Amino acid sequence: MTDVPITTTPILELDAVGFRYRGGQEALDDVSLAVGAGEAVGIVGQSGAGKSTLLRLLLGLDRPTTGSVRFDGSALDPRDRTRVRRFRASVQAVFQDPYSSLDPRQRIGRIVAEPLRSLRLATTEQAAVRASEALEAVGLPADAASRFPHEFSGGQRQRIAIARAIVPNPRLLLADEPVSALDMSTRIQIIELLAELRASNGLALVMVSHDLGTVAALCERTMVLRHGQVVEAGATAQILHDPAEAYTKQLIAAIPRLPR
Ligand SMILES: Nc1ncnc2c1ncn2[C@@H]1O[C@H](COP(=O)(O)OP(=O)(O)OP(=O)(O)O)[C@@H](O)[C@H]1O
Repeated sequence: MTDVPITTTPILELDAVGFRYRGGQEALDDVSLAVGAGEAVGIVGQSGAGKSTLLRLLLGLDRPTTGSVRFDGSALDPRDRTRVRRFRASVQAVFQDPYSSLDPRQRIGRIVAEPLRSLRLATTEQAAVRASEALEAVGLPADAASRFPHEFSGGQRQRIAIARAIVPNPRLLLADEPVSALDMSTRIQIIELLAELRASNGLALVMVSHDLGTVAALCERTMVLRHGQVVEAGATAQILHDPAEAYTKQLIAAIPRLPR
């Protein structure tokens, strides 16, 4: 009997994607990436490498100039509302700045429940229960739901943003520099939280960072971008211990060392 390979369709794929901003240079050139269930992929590169652009394409905020983006094996047609809703529930995002990403006028419970409301995934009562569960999952106190963003620290606000992202039970979390606005000890706590969520929920992760150290803590696979092109891609351990390119060596040299 021959072994039949198990083939699982990736959740999200970029296939030979290129992207050019209007009037600008090529921000991405021939980039391919596939993220399967439970996988964690880091995207690293210096400022201007194209990391945020790549995430915008994955999120469907921009469409590639060349190549294609596939969700569950096929391109997303904006007219297919059912599939777009499934995409939005399945793929959630967390951004760098936990100060600007939370509406200061809304209570935390309402902020966290927002994806459930906008995707009409739960009644008001169910949404409140699920928001409380998500807040508990990210380690915030039970009374957090009735408070406002200004009452929380930067690290706690990032926990709130993560709670909002996990509330619709996504399969994939896209994180754009999720810890770079935080101090070192808070960074470690948020990295640990993301690792726990991966382990407990089987959440796949694509994390963008200029810091290879942060990516190495969470992601088994890494793609190194420079000027919109893939410099190297593969197992994070391999890239860290045996980088093929001088550019990657520079990124490794820039990893901050914790004081001993
Ligand atoms: N809205 C825009 N209009 C025109 N060009 C843009 C726009 N956003 C980004 N770019 C350009 O596209 C390229 C890639 O930018 P991008 O923000 O994706 O890089 P990045 O790796 O995320 O950088 P950073 O780490 O500084 O956020 C850069 O040359 C940038 O100047």
